[in-house]
Amino acid sequence: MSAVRPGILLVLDGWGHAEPGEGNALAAADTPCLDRLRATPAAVLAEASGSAVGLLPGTVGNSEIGHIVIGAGRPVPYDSVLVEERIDDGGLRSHETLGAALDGLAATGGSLHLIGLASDGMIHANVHHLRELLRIAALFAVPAVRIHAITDGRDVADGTAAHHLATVEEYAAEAGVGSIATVIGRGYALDKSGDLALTERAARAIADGTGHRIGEPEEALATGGGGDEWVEPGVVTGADGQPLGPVRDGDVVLFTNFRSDRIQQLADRLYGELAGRGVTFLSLAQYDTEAPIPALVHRADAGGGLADRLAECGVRSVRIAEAEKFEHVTYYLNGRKAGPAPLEEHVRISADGRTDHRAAPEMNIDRVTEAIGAAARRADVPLVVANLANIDVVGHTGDYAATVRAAEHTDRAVAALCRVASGTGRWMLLVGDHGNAEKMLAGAGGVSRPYGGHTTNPVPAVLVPAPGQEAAQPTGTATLADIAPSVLSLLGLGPAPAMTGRALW
Ligand SMILES: O=C(O)[C@@H](CO)OP(=O)(O)O
Ligand SMILES: [Mn+2]
Ligand SMILES: [Mn+2]
Repeated sequence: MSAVRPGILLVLDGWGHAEPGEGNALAAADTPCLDRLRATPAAVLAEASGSAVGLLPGTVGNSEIGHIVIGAGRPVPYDSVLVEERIDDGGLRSHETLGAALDGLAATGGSLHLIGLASDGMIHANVHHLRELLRIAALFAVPAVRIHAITDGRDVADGTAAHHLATVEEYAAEAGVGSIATVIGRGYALDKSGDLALTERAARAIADGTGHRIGEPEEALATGGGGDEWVEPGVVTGADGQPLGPVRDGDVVLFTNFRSDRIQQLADRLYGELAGRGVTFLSLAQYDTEAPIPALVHRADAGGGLADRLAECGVRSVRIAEAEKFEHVTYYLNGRKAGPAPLEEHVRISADGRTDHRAAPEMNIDRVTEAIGAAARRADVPLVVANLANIDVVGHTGDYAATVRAAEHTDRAVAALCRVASGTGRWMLLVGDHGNAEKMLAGAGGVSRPYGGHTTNPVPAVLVPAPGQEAAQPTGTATLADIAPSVLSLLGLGPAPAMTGRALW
């Protein structure tokens, strides 16, 4: 252990690279420390999207796959890709559990309820998967399919929900089955902060049709004063004036998101109420719910990475992030293994109740920075891993000025952490997990709109050497898969056998 050279791995969430220009909040921000670090020869750009990390080519990066790959040291086929493969090879159509559930509906006259994010943002869901599920429902002659459409405005530009609802309706018409029964903003349906009152609003609309009544799905959008994300749960009524889609005993509920973290609160809530009434639950991909919901597509193994190697070498690490990004530096970074590994400590900086990130772009960065400092000062902790959430979380609001301020707060924190690293004899490796704030405008048809989503841009990665340490200049193309081998090498350890990335410094 004495040979281990201590360090800090700092993920700047949503820190992407693009040339300065309109809508680049990171280039516009006054960030003297980050600018200086990025100008050193130890700075490099790393691929963080598409096939470099295990996504389909051209797909924007996201926090889940970003942190998984940072930890695994290799690209990991992401759930969205595995779903696509099962669509392409016919595995979904011939899936036994799905087939049995749909045959059951054909026999009883029950309904299939498809619940998921209705956009092509490719972070939590892809509306094209819904198209395939509608086609399968038609093949099985399911009598009724009720679509519970969750509006986005976060993974895709705000104001596009009408377009996505129209796409869903087009897919239903093409399949000859399916009607939108509820329209619910993701702020309600995909809460992951533990605010059960929000989940309750979504669950009531889906389960028993309680909510604001509408004749056509698009009417729900008029309530979105807070944008597509906050569309009030709207319940579509049929010709008889009754809600189209309450869940009845014996129905089948299928969740269509492929990413678990934001749908699982709702999935657990609905299961708790409805499973006892003979409702069958299924999910397109594997979820981390408490409820035992069978998945149609299983996850790839993401183990054998940094956490396993640290445990094997007896290296203690402390993981620190604020609530929004806590599972990123723990669960995802550890290859989706729950609970701390041996010799691992987790510090979760709780949210302080301020939910408008535009008004408080500093979030809890001072408390996160203090916690990193406290861990770094401990001689028994060779590795501190932390995430600074601001650039991504504030970037998602689509508010350019607030995101510039988020980058400036991040710069201030990084400057403080450089002093901590040098004062404690540590190296510090900074990396983004995917792009976001370097692109705050997106154009379609010659019109630019505020854009708060992720990007396909590469991310900066830079080593701040420990006092007296030489930082080599990386060569060749870098990807997020190179981060775990680099961290291990900086600690003075070799890579894990499953890693395909290489040490950059
Ligand atoms: O907030 C989220 O759930 C996604 C965007 O939908 O962002 P991230 O991948 O950074 O967690
Ligand atoms: Mn992220
Ligand atoms: Mn994000």
